[in-house]
Amino acid sequence: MKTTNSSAKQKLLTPGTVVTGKWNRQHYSIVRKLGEGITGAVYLAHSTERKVAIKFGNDQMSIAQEVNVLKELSKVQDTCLGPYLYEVDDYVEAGSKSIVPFYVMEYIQGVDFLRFMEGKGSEWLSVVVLQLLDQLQGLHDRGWIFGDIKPENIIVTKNATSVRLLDVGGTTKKDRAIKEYTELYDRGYWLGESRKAEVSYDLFSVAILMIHCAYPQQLRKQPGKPLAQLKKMIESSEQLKPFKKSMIGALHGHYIQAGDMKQDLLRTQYQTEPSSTLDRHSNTRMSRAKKQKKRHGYTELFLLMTFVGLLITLYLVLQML
Ligand SMILES: Nc1ncnc2c1ncn2[C@@H]1O[C@H](COP(=O)(O)OP(=O)(O)OP(=O)(O)O)[C@@H](O)[C@H]1O
Repeated sequence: MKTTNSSAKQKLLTPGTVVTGKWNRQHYSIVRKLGEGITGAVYLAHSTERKVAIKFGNDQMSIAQEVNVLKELSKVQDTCLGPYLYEVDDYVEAGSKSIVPFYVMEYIQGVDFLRFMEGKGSEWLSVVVLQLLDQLQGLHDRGWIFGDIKPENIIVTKNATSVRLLDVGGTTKKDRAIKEYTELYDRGYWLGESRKAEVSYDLFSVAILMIHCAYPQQLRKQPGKPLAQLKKMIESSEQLKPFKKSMIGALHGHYIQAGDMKQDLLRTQYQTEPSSTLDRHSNTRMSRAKKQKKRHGYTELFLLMTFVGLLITLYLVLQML
């Protein structure tokens, strides 16, 4: 569900069409359509230098709003929050003479969150979510709330396995009302709580996103107590169990910063299950077989810790790239 008003749709641009900007006179050769939303359509195109993504808007107002957000995010030199903005112009459609506003941005190549996660377990979920939380922290630090968190807006890039946010249409200044949201990830839909643009709004959606990953086909709100339903889904999933504490914290709106959720995620994963199993065993007299099993458990725990250590190192290295 979106809160923006739509207006007239533009004509489909066929591959090979050359779009020339009315003001800057730059040429772009259309390759294919990437997608279409309520505020316009996005195409892959070639400029003289590189592949780009071009958003053709249905109206000036929504395009101007998105350009403002992209300009703000492009000011940050050291991090890539959202696609880089190259230029803004108008296109005069051949024949109809109607003017279509557009902006040209970095083409982010990769797969969306759910497709990337297909067949992958907790380790990868953690790598992706930790990066997503970093991106959100960067955005929040600059006074923005992303708002429309959903799998299609989270791209895992092919070359560096890094996470990028797409579609800044829903990005809203803190403390205002969320501009755009998708029902399944919306706190208002699940809990009937406010759609105020605040950190906890985005983090709630991150928790839902993680649940969606574990239940790609079955995530639907059931009548009754939605919070209890979501908690049960977390507890019943082997993939989500390691993240239980941070996810429930996010559902309850306990985190003031995305970085706090990240810290909890790093701290709690893989801690609960192995240690509680071992504690139970230490209270009983163990047979030799049990002792062997326990030794095996320690080895598994050691290997698991080493693996997690490697993942964290990989994550830190990716951060530095
Ligand atoms: N910079 C980009 N690089 C690669 N693909 C992109 C880029 N921007 C958008 N896309 C693709 O185009 C699709 C449509 O983008 P758009 O911004 O219109 O999102 P939407 O949520 O579908 O629309 P809206 O916000 O207008 O309702 C996206 O889902 C994505 O697949």
